[in-house]
Amino acid sequence: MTKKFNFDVTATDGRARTGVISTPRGEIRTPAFMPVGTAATVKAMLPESVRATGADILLGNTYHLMLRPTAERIARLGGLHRFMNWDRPILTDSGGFQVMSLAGLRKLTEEGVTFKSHIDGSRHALTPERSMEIQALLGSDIVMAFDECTPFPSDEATARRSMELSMRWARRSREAFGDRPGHALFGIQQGSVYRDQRQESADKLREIGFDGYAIGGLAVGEGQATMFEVLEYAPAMLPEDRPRYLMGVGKPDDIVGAVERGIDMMDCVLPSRSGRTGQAFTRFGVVNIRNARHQDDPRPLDEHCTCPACRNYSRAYLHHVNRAQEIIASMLLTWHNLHYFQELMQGLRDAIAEGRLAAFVSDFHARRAEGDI
Ligand SMILES: O=c1[nH]cnc2c(CCNCC3CCCCC3)c3[nH]c(NCc4cccs4)nc3cc12
Repeated sequence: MTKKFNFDVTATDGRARTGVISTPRGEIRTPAFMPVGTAATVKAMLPESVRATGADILLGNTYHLMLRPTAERIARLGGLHRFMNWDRPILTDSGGFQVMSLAGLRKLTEEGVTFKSHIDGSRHALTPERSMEIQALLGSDIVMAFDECTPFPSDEATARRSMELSMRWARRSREAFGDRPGHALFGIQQGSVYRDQRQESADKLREIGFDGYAIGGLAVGEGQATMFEVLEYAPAMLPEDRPRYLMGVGKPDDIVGAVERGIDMMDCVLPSRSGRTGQAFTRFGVVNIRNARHQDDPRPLDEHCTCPACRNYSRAYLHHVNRAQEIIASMLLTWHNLHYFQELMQGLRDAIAEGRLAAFVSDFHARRAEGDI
């Protein structure tokens, strides 16, 4: 096993790349989709099942874990990998994004953010330094800088103030992270939808120096067309020999479009969260299993799919257990969706390696009906 953190691009097709991120805890095949393990669990899944879907890396959640059971307790118990029985790479977010969307009574200053826990109302502070400390206590392999996700829409002046704050926090994150061989620190580009600000942010991050670079401030309501407009230029502003991580993306067609534009890593709650609501992603589009039309259907969700839900159960059964709110409903649809997302990533990696990404993408779009099927 390598003791270092490395990224090797093994093939390109247009702006798309496929490669491998080597870490002391294992390799990550890119482009990679990272399932979200919010409170030290990928909901409704055992770790070995998550691995069976093809995931090489999971996301851990600083905001939830710092509140409960606390990072110090997880450290005392041997770190997050041991705690949640996942011995492969973990990327943890900085906590900043979720404070803004989940916590109460937030106060944002140059120092950082103070807030009230949504669990018990206790008061907490997150700063770049505290975020680095928490992520180190958790033992994550890839640490995210503490940033502010600029809301959308923001006027140019607001976006600039936000980006410049995030860049000052990026430098403080870098300094607090220190030198931790085998661990990586990723910076996060901001600048909203303003090309000059995206360039300034990228230049600042490059000057500070990171092991990987995330594109933040997208998938926050701007819509796919606007997101793709920014992705026409933003990835190339970042060092090409380092992983590029598009945060919070996304639906399958968002993922395909992002990979075509040079993105290597993505995370999204969609496959797991929508699985729990009865939404199944298939190569033909989305199946809402709660719909009455499935109640007598003996066919699997997707006859081409090899996941346990599609191999062993009918749509009628999945409809029934979902309507009855049985726990197995969440298990089977989550497993299916994560399997589908990982199969999509494998298809993209193979297509890029074989120089046939354009054909893969047109086939991907041709198969999919709009709306529910
Ligand atoms: O600039 C950003 N900085 C930091 N984080 C961002 C995130 C969170 C990424 N997933 C974290 C996970 C950590 C573990 C728990 C789950 C999240 C984003 N998510 C989205 N869109 C998806 C969105 C999700 C919710 C509202 S928009 N845009 C994002 C932009 C930023």
